[in-house]
Amino acid sequence: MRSFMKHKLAQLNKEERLGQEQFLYKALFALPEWKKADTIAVTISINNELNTRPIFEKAWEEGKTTVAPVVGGNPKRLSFFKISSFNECRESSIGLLEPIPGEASSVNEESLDLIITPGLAYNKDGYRVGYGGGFYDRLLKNVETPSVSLCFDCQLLNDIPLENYDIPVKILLSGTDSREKK
Ligand SMILES: Nc1nc2c(c(=O)[nH]1)N(C=O)[C@@H](CNc1ccc(C(=O)N[C@@H](CCC(=O)O)C(=O)O)cc1)CN2
Ligand SMILES: Nc1ncnc2c1ncn2[C@@H]1O[C@H](COP(=O)(O)OP(=O)(O)OP(=O)(O)O)[C@@H](O)[C@H]1O
Repeated sequence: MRSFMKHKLAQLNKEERLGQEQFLYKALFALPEWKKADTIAVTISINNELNTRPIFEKAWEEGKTTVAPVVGGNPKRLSFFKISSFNECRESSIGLLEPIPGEASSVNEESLDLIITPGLAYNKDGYRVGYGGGFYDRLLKNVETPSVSLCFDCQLLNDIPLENYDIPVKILLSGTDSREKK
């Protein structure tokens, strides 16, 4: 399913992608959970992921603090570091963009007010198939923080494999809504 979905994301045409992204950003910025949040966790998108740069930029404009994850440790887990510009990031050994720990300060999980959760496939209840690290399932299990995912309509499926440790996101915004409301 992961490779199928990566392939589908690669095929999304540019206009369709940009249209859905614009809709999803607007929906995100209108959420009470966004408005209330001072500190927001966001991944820095790569390849065919939904472009998260406008989310960082809006947060900076609104004076919010943004933190991005770094994968590290043994066993591997996510740590979050404050960034106020993309210059504070570098490409990791596996090709992710991550804050440079020496330049950015770390923030503990309890300080997050909103967790924007990445994923490859979703069902309408907010259950996700992620990239297989299990990082977000473990993070969401530990905190009460609201979680939100933004997904293109092709990522919303009727049937996804569920495991008993899977934690759904609180709010799932999908590009499909943008079609219905147009
Ligand atoms: N842009 C972006 N950043 C992100 C995520 C994401 O989905 N998108 N993540 C979403 O969760 C986290 C990283 N997720 C990861 C998920 C799996 C593996 C993993 O399986 N790594 C293998 C090696 C893989 C390889 O060599 O390509 C390993 O470490 O053994 C690593 C990171 C945090 N940063
Ligand atoms: N709460 C947990 N405690 C321990 N291990 C967990 C937990 N949640 C998930 N895992 C482990 O993480 C691995 C990956 O899980 P899964 O395939 O559901 O990842 P994912 O949902 O794609 O990743 P992510 O949550 O990072 O987006 C599995 O081997 C699973 O056993």
